[in-house]
Amino acid sequence: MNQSKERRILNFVLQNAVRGDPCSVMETIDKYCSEKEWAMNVGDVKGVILDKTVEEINPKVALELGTYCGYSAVRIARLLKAGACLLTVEFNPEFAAIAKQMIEFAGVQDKVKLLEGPSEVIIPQLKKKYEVDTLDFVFVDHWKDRYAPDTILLQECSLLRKGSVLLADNIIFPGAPEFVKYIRNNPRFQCSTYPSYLEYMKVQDAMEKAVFLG
Ligand SMILES: O=C(NCCCCc1cc2cnccc2s1)c1cc(-c2ccc(F)cc2)cc(O)c1O
Ligand SMILES: [Mg+2]
Repeated sequence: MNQSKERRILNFVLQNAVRGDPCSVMETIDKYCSEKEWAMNVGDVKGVILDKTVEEINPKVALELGTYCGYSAVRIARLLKAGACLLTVEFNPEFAAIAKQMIEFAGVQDKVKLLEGPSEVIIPQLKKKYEVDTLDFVFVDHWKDRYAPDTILLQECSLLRKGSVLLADNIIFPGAPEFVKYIRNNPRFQCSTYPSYLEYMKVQDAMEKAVFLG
């Protein structure tokens, strides 16, 4: 049975990156996906916006919706301070298995908890099952039609506090129009848009930052 693109990406990292070096893992994934096979990692261009947002917030508890191969989990976790953690949620078991190995190879496994399942099931479990109080940062990068309902669900589950920051990928391409409409018209969020480019492509994309006002 021929291997998946995601397995090829992982193998390229295992053979070419430096174990325990998150930057090396990110660079190696970006090299493979820009030169050999495109993949939906947040990438090196939008990745800088993600980095700056994480550094500005310095979150103790971060959530990522949409792990994929673990690229952004490695990207976020490398910036987390001692005692901080990232919970990352992946729906697809194959992707989760790849991401687990990617995160371990990068050496950030002590800061990352990989949760498998649909967001609408996992989010309501975060307080009781995963001992989360509130979330300081949420990177939203899963099904684009889940961005808005899951933002509502995070509020219903009291997981956001005054100052919690959401950063949403792909609000131009593939696009998340319901989310943009919801969040920009919601007085409980202070929004800002970061124009950028689709990973590995000369295609316009953007990220939306939304600060919960409580
Ligand atoms: O679909 C995208 N990401 C979501 C896939 C994750 C599915 C999950 C659902 C789910 C539910 N619950 C919990 C966890 C999860 S993970 C995506 C797609 C493109 C793209 C695709 C084609 C194209 F031509 C140009 C860009 C670019 C991107 O940056 C993306 O992020
Ligand atoms: Mg994305």
